[in-house]
Amino acid sequence: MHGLIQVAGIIDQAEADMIIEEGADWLGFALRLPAKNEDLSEADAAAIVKKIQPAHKGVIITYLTDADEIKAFCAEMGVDAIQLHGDITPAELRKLRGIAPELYLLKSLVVKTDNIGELTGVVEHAAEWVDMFITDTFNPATGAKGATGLVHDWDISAELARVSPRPLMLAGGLTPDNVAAAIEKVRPAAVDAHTGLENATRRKDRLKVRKFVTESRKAFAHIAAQV
Ligand SMILES: O=C(O)c1ccccc1N[C@@H]1O[C@H](COP(=O)(O)O)[C@@H](O)[C@H]1O
Repeated sequence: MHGLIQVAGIIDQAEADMIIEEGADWLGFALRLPAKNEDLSEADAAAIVKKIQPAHKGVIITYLTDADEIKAFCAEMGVDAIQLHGDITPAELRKLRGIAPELYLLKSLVVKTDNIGELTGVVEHAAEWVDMFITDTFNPATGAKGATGLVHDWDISAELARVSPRPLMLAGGLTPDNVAAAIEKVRPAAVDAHTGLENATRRKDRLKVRKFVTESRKAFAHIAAQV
């Protein structure tokens, strides 16, 4: 899997349709968050997921950490991919892999200024049980671990991409204007953006999504040509 583009924080069917039309691959639905600030209901998300064609994927983004609960939630939502943004343990990931081997598991690595050692440890202990890692940015001012709109030190993500036996998705403050530089620097397998694609009314902007997809595809092709 290389050159994959995810857009997160889907709000409704019209937004999902527009993002697919503009060429993104996966759609991320943020649900069961600690702050209970979801952008849409679980029923609405499930209805959108149901209409996604097989070339694309609906991914649930959540802070759930209990394997049984995650499996049940994915079945309820009709998804076969989940992005685990909370502090799920390697033991629980192992259990989840055992009880739901068909699920595609993305595990977040939330980048701070001083936690590269901790994150390489997570990669080492969790890699056996996940399909992909996703680096995202910690916001020390709010404690938020996702949808912060903030970039982090891309050297850290580049190092994690280098040492990880699993593909890495890069996220955190990506926009149509910085995504090409980010891909060149980090050399990830995938990219993901949320707030950097929104307009002033917090809706995804078609032209921003279009440019994000075009710039990402160009940069992925460029790094693939270098190997
Ligand atoms: O998308 C969300 O609403 C969300 C909520 C809670 C945790 C993670 C979330 N999404 C992830 O946030 C980053 C990108 O955000 P941004 O581009 O910096 O705004 C990405 O991992 C999303 O999948």
